Amino acid sequence: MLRARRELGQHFLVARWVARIFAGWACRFRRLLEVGVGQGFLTSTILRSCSVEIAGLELDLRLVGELASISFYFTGFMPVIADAVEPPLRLGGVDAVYGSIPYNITGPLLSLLVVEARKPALLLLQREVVDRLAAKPGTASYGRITVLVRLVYDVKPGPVVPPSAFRPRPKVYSRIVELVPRPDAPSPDMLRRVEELTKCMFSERNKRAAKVAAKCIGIELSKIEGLVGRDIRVYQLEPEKFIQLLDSQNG
Ligand SMILES: C[S@@+](CC[C@H](N)C(=O)[O-])C[C@H]1O[C@@H](n2cnc3c(N)ncnc32)[C@H](O)[C@@H]1O
Repeated sequence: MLRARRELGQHFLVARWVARIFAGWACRFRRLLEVGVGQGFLTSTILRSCSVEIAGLELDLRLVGELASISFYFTGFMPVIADAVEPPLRLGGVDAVYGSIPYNITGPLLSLLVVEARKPALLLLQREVVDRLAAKPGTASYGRITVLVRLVYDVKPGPVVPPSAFRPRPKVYSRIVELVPRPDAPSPDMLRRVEELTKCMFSERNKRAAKVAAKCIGIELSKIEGLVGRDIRVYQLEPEKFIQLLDSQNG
């Protein structure tokens, strides 16, 4: 058994019910990208369940042998030893993305999905991160990542996965989340602008939104108050309001 490397977030799944959920979802597509194949627990369950093509990214060179043996048994599997987020993943030709991903790349991966890829995705993330993605405006979990992801995706939280589903066991609970692309998602350029604006505004998340927005985008306070109201706080703004704020720069 391979010694797990903590810095690579190596907690390998052993719970079959989790793999079955991924297979049920993955079999709706033809070409998939897996982030962090590990020892191939999800990969081989999916490939046994249906005929799909999977490009599997894995960073740990020690796993080359395991990946090669999966591709020996399943011709639809193409392993790639590469960093999923550096350089950014190429997603041309892929219908959907999935993975039980190392928690330390969650932020960069979500940002890539939102700005560049916009593909359907099924991810196993830290439970608190899923709570944040699904949070309502005005709650403690609502933040930048909620706004960015929800402008592009409908977020569907799935089952909670306990530490006992992994070897070695992580200290935290995980949760499956499905991301369904929205047909009305703003353009990648607009998303980059929202990334900048939310970075500026959420640094003062409890302050009056109009005042913070006026400072961040350099527009008259009275004009912005008409758009967001006088007393509403940054963390109470609906995701769409950030687009409206940027649009107001042009008008
Ligand atoms: C949580 S484990 C999951 C492994 C496997 N999918 C499973 O379910 O058992 C995450 C995997 O991602 C790999 N990994 C870590 N950082 C990565 C990166 N930047 N790019 C690609 N893979 C990475 C780790 O080596 C590890 O095998």
